[in-house]
Amino acid sequence: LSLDTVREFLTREEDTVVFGLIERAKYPRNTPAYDPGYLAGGHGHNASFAEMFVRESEAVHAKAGRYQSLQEIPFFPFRVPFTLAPPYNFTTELYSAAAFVNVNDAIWSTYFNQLLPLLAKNSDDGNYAATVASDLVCLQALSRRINYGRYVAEVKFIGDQQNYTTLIRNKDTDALMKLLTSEAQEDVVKRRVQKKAMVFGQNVTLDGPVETGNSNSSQTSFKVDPSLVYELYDKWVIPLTKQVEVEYLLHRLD
Ligand SMILES: C=C(O[C@@H]1C=C(C(=O)O)C=C[C@H]1O)C(=O)O
Repeated sequence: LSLDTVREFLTREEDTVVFGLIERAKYPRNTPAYDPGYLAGGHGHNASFAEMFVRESEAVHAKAGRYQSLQEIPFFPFRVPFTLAPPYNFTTELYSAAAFVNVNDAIWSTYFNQLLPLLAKNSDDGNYAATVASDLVCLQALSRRINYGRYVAEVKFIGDQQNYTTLIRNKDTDALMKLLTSEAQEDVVKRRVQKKAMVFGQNVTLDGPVETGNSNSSQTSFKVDPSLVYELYDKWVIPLTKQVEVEYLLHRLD
């Protein structure tokens, strides 16, 4: 684990996030899928169709051993044993007392309450299962990316143990936030995801050149607004990643 490999992981994960958003944008809002009143009876609590779908899907993934890897943290914790495959002996790069720090609750509410209304057209075509299946892919990608802040924090801690140790002992979250922040790197990330939304989200035809998405071609329309992807990273993805980093560090000496 090094700063380079950590940055490579985050860069590759951007592709998954952007493709996920493009797929979700294929479907309209389909609000009944998110309305707890839509499923009458259910499981004795007011879960939405989306929540039920994610819960049931994660149970299958848990059974298949997906969460044996610390890179993945489910939204709904399970005691489901994984029985579909033999165990794999993953190496643990994280400090064990901090390994399960995550902000999945914040990712969940941000995704459904803030992002979806900006991403999907406000209509209903009844394709609820396909729609929430694409939500699941987005949630998993965002969760993997954001909760990877644990690995980022581990690398930064190892690289500057003396300074981090002092701040952790003092529980100085503001100073920790400052020390782990690289504004130049954040700027690179935000501009790159915006560009990825342009490259991945253009319409590809056999006639004419590949559309470049530069501002003087007013014809160009993208499947997901590139500036929305910039905003997503600026307002939510990067701040939540840094929140994970700080919370991980606060437990790094436990
Ligand atoms: C990931 C890093 O750490 C921090 C978090 C970033 C992010 O979430 O993309 C970017 C820069 C840093 O503020 C890094 O330095 O590469």
